[in-house]
Amino acid sequence: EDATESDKPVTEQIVNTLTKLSGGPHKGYRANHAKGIVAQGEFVPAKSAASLSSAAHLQTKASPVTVRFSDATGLPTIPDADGNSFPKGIAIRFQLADASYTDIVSISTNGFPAATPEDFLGLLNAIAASGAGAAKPTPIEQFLGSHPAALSFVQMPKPAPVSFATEAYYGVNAFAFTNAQGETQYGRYRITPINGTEFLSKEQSTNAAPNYLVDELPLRLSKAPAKFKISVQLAAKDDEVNDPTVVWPENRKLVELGTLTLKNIDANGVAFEKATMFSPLNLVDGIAASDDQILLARPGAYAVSFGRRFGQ
Ligand code: HEM
Repeated sequence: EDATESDKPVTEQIVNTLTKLSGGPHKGYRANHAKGIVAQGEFVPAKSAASLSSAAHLQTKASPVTVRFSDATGLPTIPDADGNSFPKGIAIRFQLADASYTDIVSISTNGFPAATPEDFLGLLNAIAASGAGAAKPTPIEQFLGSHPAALSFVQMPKPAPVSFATEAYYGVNAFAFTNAQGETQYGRYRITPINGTEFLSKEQSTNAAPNYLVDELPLRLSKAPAKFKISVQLAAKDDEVNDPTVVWPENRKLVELGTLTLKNIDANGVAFEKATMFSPLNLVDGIAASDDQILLARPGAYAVSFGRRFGQ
C-alpha cells in the first residue's frame, strides 16, 4: 500500500481493500460479488405498479430481464455456503422497449453495515488489519464496538439458502418513485421467492458442496421456471430514507410491482457478466435516487472495478 492511498477517492480505496481482502486481484472478476451465475426471463408488472411509478417497465407490458445472482467478496472461488459469501446478491436488468435498460441491485440482508462510504471503508480496513497475530482488541473488535450498525449487520443471521431462487433480497437503499399524477413516495425494493424462502439446516450447510448454488440453478430451471415477487416497502412519513443502516418496521405498506420469472441460464453468461456493469443508478423516468450517500457512492466504486475487469 503506497503512502498516497488515503488521497485516492474513497470509492477507489474501497475497491482496493476489497481486492486485498479477497487475495486479489483476480483478473477478469468483480472486486466484490465475484462469483455469480446469469439467468434470463421476463418481468410482468402488477396492476398496482403504475400507481407508484410511471417507469416504462411498471406499466402494462412485460420486459425481458437478465439476472445475475452472486456470492459476496472478490474471491471467485468462494464456497457458496462460506460465511463470508453472505450477503448473496441479485442484479436485475430490465430491457426496455427503446433499447435502454434499468437495473435493480440488491442483497440478501435487510440493511447495510455503514451509512457512509467512509464508514464502509473503515469497516473493511479494520477487517484487513485484523488478521492472525493482530493485537487485542483487534481493529475489527474496536470498530464494531464503536459502530452499532456494523455490529448488528455482522450479527444478523445469514442462513445458507437452498437455492439462489429460495432467498429473499432487499434493496436496502431507498429510491423516490413518482407516478403519472406527479405523486412521489420513497421506498425500498424487496425481491421475494413466490414459493417462499428455503434455507439449509446448519448441518446441511456445513456439508454443502463448494458450488452447490451455482450447480443447483441450472438444474432447477431445466425443470420449472423460478418466480419472484418484486415489491416496494413504502417509507412512512418520518422514516429515514437516506441511511441504509436504518431498517424500517415490518408493518410498513408493501406495493407489489410485479412478477419476475426466470426461465433459463444465459448460455453466454460468463462473457456477459464480464462485459456488464450493473448499477443501482441505471434509472428511468419515474424512479430517482434518494440522497443516501452509500447509494450515491456505489456507481463510482463499481466503475473502478469494471474498468479493472474489462476496460484496462
Ligand atoms: C459504498 C457501498 C458499496 C460499495 C463500495 C460496493 C462495492 C461493490 C463493487 C466494487 C462491486 C463490483 C461491481 C462490478 O465490478 O461490476 C459490487 C457489486 C455488487 N454490490 Fe456493492 N457496494 C456497496 C454497497 C452495496 C449495497 C448497499 C448493495 C445492495 C443493496 C450492494 C450489492 C451489490 C451486488 C448485488 C453486487 C453484484 C452486482 C453484479 O452482479 O454485477 N452493494 N459492489
